[in-house]
Amino acid sequence: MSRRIVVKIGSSSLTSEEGGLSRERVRFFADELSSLLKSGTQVLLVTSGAVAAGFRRIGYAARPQQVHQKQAAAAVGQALLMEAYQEAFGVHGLAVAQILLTRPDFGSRTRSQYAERTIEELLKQGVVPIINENDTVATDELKFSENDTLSALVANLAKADALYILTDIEGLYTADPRVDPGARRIERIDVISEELYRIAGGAGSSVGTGGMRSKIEAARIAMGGGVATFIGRVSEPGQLADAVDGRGRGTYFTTSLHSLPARKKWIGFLAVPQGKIFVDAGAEEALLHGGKSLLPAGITGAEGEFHPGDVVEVANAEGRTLGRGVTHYSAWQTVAAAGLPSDEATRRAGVSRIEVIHRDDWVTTHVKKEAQLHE
Ligand SMILES: Nc1ncnc2c1ncn2[C@@H]1O[C@H](COP(=O)(O)OP(=O)(O)O)[C@@H](O)[C@H]1O
Ligand SMILES: N[C@@H](CCC(=O)OP(=O)(O)O)C(=O)O
Repeated sequence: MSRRIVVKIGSSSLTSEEGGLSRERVRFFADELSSLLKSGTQVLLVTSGAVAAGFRRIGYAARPQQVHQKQAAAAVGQALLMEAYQEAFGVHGLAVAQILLTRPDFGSRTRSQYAERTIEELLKQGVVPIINENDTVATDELKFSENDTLSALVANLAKADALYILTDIEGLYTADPRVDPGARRIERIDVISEELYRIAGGAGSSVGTGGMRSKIEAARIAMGGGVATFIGRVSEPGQLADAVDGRGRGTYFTTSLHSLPARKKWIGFLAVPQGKIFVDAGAEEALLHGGKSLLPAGITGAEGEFHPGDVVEVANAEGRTLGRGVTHYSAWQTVAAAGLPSDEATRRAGVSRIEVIHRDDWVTTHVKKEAQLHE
């Protein structure tokens, strides 16, 4: 079977000095991706650049800051962005397709299945799927606000072998190199830890939005679904092939996980959680290390408006997220049963099942405090 990869190109890699879309950069990436395609690799492209491509055409002097202006600029720019890709891939005899997605599209099983099927068909026909956020309808809560998370969800959805997040810096450094000139590059990461989020700063350029933090979050989501991830820079011909061959200028995130079954992937990464359940230390141990179900006795509280069948997040006393699961209790039933022994809990909540979250419906997403870094 041929290798399938997702390549994400950030705004910082696609813009000229003045902040507009650089057609030359678009051509460069189309050339790099076409070489991979010709060697038999299946490629999905997640690209930013709509705002960059559109803000001048709409009449703004500089990249806008207000959300509705960004949305308007993206609406103008998305067509221009696609036109640029169409032309650049056309030189190689390749057709492109536009796919616009928002967060809830992944949370809905029907919508994500349609997206998955469309992508499969496009790849089968040798078309390059080009994906961006649907900025017009992406309100704050529904927004990725950067395309890093979007690319990780796409990689999970399309069951990709690897995700390549291309940016303006050669990977993750021990500190933000803009602030600390002594920062060293981390070559390989096997486990995402809280420490990584600490050393990662925000966006480096005026056009990028996520910075390193959102790229690490993307790596965590992709790795959780069994997708190896690379974060780094590709600026010269041949460097994308080098990155795919493991010789890239950047940081490699490895994963020993195999692709999760579709349902677990949905629970762990694709669904939008409808609330949060807080648990005590005993329940934390049972969920993380005991392979057990979550029972009312270990619950200390809940927030949000959730119903049986919804995905909820589970957090410990410090508020750290441990994982996600499908709840069999509604929010009020969870609160009514919290801390009680089984008989009394089911009676108070008016339910017959004792498990609030069954272990088969549980996915651990807990992030360790520290892990080894390979510099
Ligand atoms: N620890 C770190 N290592 C590397 N880069 C970092 C780190 N912390 C913050 N950054 C910044 O993240 C930037 C890349 O993110 P961003 O500007 O959002 O790019 P993109 O548009 O490609 O998504 C880099 O230019 C860099 O300045
Ligand atoms: N979706 C928008 C913004 C996305 C964005 O800036 O993302 P990123 O370059 O990943 O920080 C666009 O295409 O301009």
